[in-house]
Amino acid sequence: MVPGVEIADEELRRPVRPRVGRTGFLNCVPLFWGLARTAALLSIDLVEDTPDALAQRLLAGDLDVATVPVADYLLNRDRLVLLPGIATSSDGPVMSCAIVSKVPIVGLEGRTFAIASSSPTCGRLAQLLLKRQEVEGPRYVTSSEDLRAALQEADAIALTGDEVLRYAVDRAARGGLHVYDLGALWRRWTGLPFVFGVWAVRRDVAARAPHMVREVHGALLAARDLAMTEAAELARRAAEWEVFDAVTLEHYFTRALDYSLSDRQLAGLTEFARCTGHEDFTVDTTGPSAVFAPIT
Ligand SMILES: C=C(O[C@@H]1C=C(C(=O)O)C=C[C@H]1O)C(=O)O
Repeated sequence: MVPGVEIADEELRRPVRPRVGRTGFLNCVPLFWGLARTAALLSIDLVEDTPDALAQRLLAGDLDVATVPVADYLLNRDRLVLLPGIATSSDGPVMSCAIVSKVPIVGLEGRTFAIASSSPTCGRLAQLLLKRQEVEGPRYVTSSEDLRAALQEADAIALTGDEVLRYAVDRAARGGLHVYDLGALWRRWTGLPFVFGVWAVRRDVAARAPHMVREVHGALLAARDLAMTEAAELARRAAEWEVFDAVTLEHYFTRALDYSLSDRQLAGLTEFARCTGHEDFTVDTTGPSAVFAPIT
């Protein structure tokens, strides 16, 4: 055996880019735009999947950092650290998260209600809202994210995605279906924003590679900020490949969605945690060994 060969091999091994998970929905397009425009895209391995799958892959160690449904984050927060300052939320109508129903909500008593497995947060929120409206005994079933197919079996569905956005803006597309915006319903109930997705890293990764986590976090914040500055141009370019016009997309990116995670959003998140049985939830965005600076 030639001495040193193993060491040389080790040195030649290519560094591995951080694996970062985004949704395949339009809601992540501003971040994609920003990551491309800042060239950070070159330094990460960006993976696209549904929100629920991103959470599973993050927990399984297949991703290092990802946007995950807040419902999954709350269930697994002993293993996850929240990235501060960034999320997918709305302070009122979100447009892309809804209950789509064949009948008005109050008529769902005893009917079949589908929860798209891709959107666990929409499902939890819809259940809470129905309970609050005293709609008793819908039979909850898990469904695919194919809205039309799910409604063959069920009377209503809670889900997120670009199809929901289309229903929000196109009355003709939705036919006779009733569409209830989950961000708007939550806001009317609590007066607070609703956080649908958070960015998270596994606790062990944050402890092992704090530098990498800070880099990715910084890249996401910079991407978000640049995208918001360039929103008109971003919407115009994105509209070339979508069924939505630029005005709709700019509104969606800048006024319906809110990518910040400040005190109001954290209050909304804490309230949702409380309503879903996580009474002990407190916001900790510093992580192990204070990977992130405390919020000041
Ligand atoms: C605001 C959105 O929220 C999404 C909804 C989620 C859920 O229901 O679990 C999870 C992540 C978010 O991406 C959206 O996709 O438009």
